Amino acid sequence: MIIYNLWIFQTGLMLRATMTTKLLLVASIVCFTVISGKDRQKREVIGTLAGGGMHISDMMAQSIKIALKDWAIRTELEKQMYLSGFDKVSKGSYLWHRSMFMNLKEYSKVQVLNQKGFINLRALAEFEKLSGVPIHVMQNDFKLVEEWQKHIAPYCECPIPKCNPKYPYRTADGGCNNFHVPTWGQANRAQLRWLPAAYSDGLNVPRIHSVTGASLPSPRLISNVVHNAHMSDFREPKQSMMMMQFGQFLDHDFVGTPTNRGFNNSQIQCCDLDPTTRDKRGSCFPIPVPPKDKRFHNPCMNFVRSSIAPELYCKPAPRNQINQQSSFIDGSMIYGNSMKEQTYLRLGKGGLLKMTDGGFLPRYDDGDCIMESPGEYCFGAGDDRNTIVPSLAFLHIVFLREHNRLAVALGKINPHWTDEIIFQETRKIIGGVLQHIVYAEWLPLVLNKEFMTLYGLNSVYGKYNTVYNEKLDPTTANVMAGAAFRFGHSMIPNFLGYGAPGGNKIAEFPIYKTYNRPGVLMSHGGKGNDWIGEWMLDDSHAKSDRCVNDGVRNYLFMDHHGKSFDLVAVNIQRGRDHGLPPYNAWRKWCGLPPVIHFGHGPGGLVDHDKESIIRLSKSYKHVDDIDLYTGGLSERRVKGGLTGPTFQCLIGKSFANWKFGDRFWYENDFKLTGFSPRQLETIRHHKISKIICENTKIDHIQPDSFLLPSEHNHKIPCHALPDIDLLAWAEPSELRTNVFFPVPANPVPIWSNLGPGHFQEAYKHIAAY
Ligand code: HEM
Ligand SMILES: [Ca+2]
Repeated sequence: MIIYNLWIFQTGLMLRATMTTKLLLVASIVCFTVISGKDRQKREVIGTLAGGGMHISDMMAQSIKIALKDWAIRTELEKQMYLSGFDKVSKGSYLWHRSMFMNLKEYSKVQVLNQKGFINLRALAEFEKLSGVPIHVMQNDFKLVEEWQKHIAPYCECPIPKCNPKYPYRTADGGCNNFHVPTWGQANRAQLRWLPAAYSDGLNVPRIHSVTGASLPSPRLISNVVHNAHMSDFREPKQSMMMMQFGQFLDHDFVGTPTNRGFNNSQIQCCDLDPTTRDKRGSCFPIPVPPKDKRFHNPCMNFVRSSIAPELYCKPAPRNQINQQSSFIDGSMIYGNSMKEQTYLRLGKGGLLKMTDGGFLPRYDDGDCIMESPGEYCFGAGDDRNTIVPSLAFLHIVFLREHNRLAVALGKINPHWTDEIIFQETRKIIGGVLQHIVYAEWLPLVLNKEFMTLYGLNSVYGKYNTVYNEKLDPTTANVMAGAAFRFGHSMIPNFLGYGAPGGNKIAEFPIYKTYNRPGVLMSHGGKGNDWIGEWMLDDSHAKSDRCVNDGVRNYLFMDHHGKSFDLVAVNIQRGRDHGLPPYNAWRKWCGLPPVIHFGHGPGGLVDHDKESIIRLSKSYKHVDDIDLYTGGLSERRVKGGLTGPTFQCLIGKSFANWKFGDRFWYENDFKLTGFSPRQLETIRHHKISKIICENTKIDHIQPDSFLLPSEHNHKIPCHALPDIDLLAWAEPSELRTNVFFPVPANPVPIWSNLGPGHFQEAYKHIAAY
């Protein structure tokens, strides 16, 4: 190890040394005892370069030139594809829905990031070829990194926010939460890697080969063999559909990963393309469908790779994906992730959000929805996925109404407050309430008691719980978004329904007939929304296990031609697209024993049952090939939890980071940004059940709405639940204008204006840290 590090150091030095010293260093390298043949080879390459090849700085410049040229070629190809009409899909088709799935209001930012991400990656690949220095070696050589940063800066920097330490609220995009690294957790940044990425070329190309050298199995094949629910409809005996639905609502708070678009923001089609063009497009990674598949007859399922971002401070790194949401649990799916989105969603008076007369989300004409009757329209919210299923839109609607209910009341209590103050104070309360619901009501049903305690995730009552750790990076981890938290897909039912008070079902409809249909909620004079709510409270969600129901595994986004996707196959392919290391690597990371063979005894798949082991061994040639999504989802559940130990570890770590790494964590005793003891106490008693009650016509509810009604959780009249005590926010007259004297918000960086200055500043910053 010591020898290796020394070599890295010498490499760095040598690349910058004068000719004479270079020769000396080459000599010293030649005298080294080598640790492996591979390393010897690398050293010789460097030696040759140093002895008379191209200067390192020229190599870098040359690599960037090639990358820029390649970007131009690729843009031209995309333009040709667009003009030829090849990519054109009809509105409402399954392909259209998938491409519309992610947030597009700030698409120009994604384009900027993706372009820079491409140039960085392409240049790195070229540099690797020219210099023979592999990326992992380069990353560990601080001088090489520094040199690289200097060259690549103009093509990678993105504005770093300047923070105002006196600003009392969260910024719109989550930036400036951490004063040392203001981009931590900020929207439109690269996701976080806890383990180095696993790409087959070390940089960009997804894992496609087994460790045996054969091809990896097709994700659709794995989906059929391991995750097929065989139309069985096992239910979770104690938990309600609200539990599943809140999970998706929550994930749209901490992650939104955009996928690539073609020229002029068009869709990208990867099937029916000749392989050369497909490879040249760079965004295509279609899923092969095995022959004789019972559902899909086209041998190719479309799959477009996620958009990418350069790493912070231009660090050389393999391909990494973008998060369009702020990582924090801060209600960004309600309020949006930028000032632009917020402005769009706000009414501009009384601190209110835009809402229709019927209490629905505002109209958004560029949204992804299917209108079936006159008077329907697509919904706009802080996250564009809001209507993917009506049960998700129900929660968006309920929280929108709750915001406005609180804003109206706060305006009455503090009539001197401006629109801005009412809005920000209400947003702050909703953020605190959400965090409390997540950590006190939802998460304890996902993770077991021991784990909650071990990771410090339990909520505290009666006092502050100041836990902020400024050294902790709360950025959403790629592995959480790309695999672990998708465990929730196994809780999705085949049917959604309308319920009536008393637990009776009014109607049931296949989930695939509800995708993107706002009409399900707006129908029957708006009663559809309440009926969906009643049903969610009274029906159980699908069992959390290795199986995923056909409603999403075979019929995701099914259109009127009967065409659809397989969500499980997409999840597995997404893991490979994102370079997620396979299952075994994560087991080791979590401190769990790695799997050495397909047996169930020691060294085997000790956290799987026999049936799962058989299915895994039928799909994969080697245990080191197992994709994380498949290996994790098929684990036996831990006692008292909804997932196996590997997902529990990854989910638990994520929620710990969002708690301890959030300066605005609702329990922190921080004068400027926190709550008063009285405010904190009332937030801790504001349950999801009360929020549902106050914002629908539902008048009886079980207090724990993520659980089914039962002897210990029987329905009670809504008025029996305590309401939030907004008088805790009444501002004593002597404090008026002092406490809420409008402090200017953090300046919002301008994205179109990317000058070299940003990088210098960022670099100084990290050096100081
Ligand atoms: C209610 C029905 C649901 C549907 C129809 C649905 C559908 C989808 C789709 C189409 C994707 C994008 C897949 C890709 O292209 O990579 C996705 C991503 C995801 N889903 Fe779901 N989902 C549902 C519920 C849930 C639930 C209950 C959870 C968790 C408890 C969940 C967690 C996630 C996560 C974490 C992602 C990644 C998001 C991102 O990176 O932006 N989903 N889902
Ligand atoms: Ca967020």
